Amino acid sequence: MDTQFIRNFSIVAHIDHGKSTLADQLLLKSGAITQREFKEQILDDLSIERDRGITVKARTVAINYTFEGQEYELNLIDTPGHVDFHYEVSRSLAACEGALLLVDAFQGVQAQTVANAYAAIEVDLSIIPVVNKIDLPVTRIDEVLEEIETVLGLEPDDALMISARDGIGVDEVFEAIINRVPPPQGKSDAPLQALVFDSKYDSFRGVMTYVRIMEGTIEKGQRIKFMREGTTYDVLDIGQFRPEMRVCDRLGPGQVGYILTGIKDLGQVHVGDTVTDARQPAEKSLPGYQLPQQMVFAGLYPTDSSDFEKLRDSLQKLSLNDSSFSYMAETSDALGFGFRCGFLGLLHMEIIQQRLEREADVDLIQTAPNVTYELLLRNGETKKIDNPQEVPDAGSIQEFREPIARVNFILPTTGIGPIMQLAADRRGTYISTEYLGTNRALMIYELPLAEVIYDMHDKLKSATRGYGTLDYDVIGFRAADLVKVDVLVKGNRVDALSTIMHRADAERRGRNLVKRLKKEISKHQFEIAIQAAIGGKVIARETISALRKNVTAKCYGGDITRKRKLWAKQREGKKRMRQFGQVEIPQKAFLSVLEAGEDQ
Ligand SMILES: Nc1nc2c(ncn2[C@@H]2O[C@H](COP(=O)(O)OP(=O)(O)OP(=O)(O)O)[C@@H](O)[C@H]2O)c(=O)[nH]1
Repeated sequence: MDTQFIRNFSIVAHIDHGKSTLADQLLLKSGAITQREFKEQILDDLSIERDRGITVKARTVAINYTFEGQEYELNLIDTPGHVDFHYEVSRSLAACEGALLLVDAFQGVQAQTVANAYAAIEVDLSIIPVVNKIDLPVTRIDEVLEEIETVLGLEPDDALMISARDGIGVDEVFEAIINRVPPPQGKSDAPLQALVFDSKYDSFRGVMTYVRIMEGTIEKGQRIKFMREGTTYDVLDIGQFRPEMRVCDRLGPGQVGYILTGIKDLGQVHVGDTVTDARQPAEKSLPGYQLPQQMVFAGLYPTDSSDFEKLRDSLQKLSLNDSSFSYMAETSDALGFGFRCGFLGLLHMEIIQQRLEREADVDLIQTAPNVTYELLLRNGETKKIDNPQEVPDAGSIQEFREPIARVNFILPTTGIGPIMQLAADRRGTYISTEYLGTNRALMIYELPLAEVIYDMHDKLKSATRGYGTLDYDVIGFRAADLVKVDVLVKGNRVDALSTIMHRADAERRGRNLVKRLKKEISKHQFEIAIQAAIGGKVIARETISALRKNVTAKCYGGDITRKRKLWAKQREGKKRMRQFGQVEIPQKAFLSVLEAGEDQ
């Protein structure tokens, strides 16, 4: 295919601004899908995505479109919009020449619109601003155009006005893609250079590698080489997504598709790698991407310890589909055998946990998530820590460092006061405020990542009645006065409840934590002391008094159905309990750590 008739583009947007709807609309208008399929939102085919209405995994699809008598091949690379999946956005963008920047006609420019627009600007893409949902009864189109100009530096006159849902303005979108996105470069007879921008595991076909051909041609039967590892394979099959998989004989410069090589392990295919011809290799590989970094870690333990192997199998299966999370077996005195898992962020963690429970049918106990810390030890060594239990003796630590995030808040001006307060409470460093029109502002802070990921989103939403959005980037590690706080239940340290916090905050959080635990742990036949301690020093204490009465006694013996209900509820509750010494600790208690920042 002649490259001048190919266009490669992405749609980038803040979450819920209508990316998937527009993608489907483009497929519908070009005849790639039917009206019925349009309704089913075919690009979001993971059931979790449907449930949650968010796009998690980037997809790609080739569309044929005839414009002024000429047929074009338009390759659409869909991207997720949530902060946790930033790296997937940058992957997809590197395979394109242009991007549609979609902005909701009422909500306007939001934090992730900014982040995604900057990511596209960084890789020099042609950006087409598109204002979506113009059918809404209330819109702010003029202000939205002004935001596009002032915040993103894009020409508002270039913006298209569309309704992806109702199909208004979609022809203009096609026209703009063809006229404004430059065609790809590259020669079909040059040595092959194909960029690996995604990969997926398929239980029948093995690993499918998604490639964008930069130079040369790739054909079925060709011997190819993955340049990073130097491994070679035969191309067993090659094709495009239209949107279903359709085989073809070759892919030329500028084209996007998948290759099958019989690789069984997703770990062998590195996103950002270059595929070349094994016999006539290219001299250089293409510039790659940064690897996704797991920033949040948590322990996952089967409630029933006999489910350990089942959990291991499921984690392994899941990691075949998602190479951005990691797992390692670990043991805890309190929870037994389980796994320490690394995630890109909290949403990613929730999604993995849900998939495990759904697909593996294993009840899980999860420990409170923590970020990765860096330690400079007195012996000069630096050490990364992703589990509070690994923190050595305070005496051997020279410097304790935590990850710092640069956070952009976009919010109504009424939210400025509350956010300044919140950021101050969370050890934030103020950077700047920029006003967007009269009612909204962009505020930038540097904050410890740990303070951002747990509940900053919720806090921002409540401070701005849902109108504020945030986006963050980890900018490095910084030294802070951090300590490990342990929890003792009836005199025994419960390892899975240890947390790392700032010393200045430790007493308050320690007190809150033991109070929460007191609420979560039910009364036993004996008194239970719950203590928070730094090293050997107790900083907070609560006592759960001994149980006196039988709980069912409340029912006065009369109403048997009520009693049964009560017993059933207790049994259900027991499922997610852990016996620690003589004390039963419910799942929720292990997450209390997260709420320790809140005064009650
Ligand atoms: N009124 C109106 N609603 C729209 C329009 N386009 C999309 N929506 C609705 O907006 C919501 C979000 O649309 P999606 O297409 O799922 O948004 P998205 O940007 O793909 O969201 P993520 O995949 O979660 O990032 C859905 O309820 C859509 O029906 C539009 O043009 N008009």
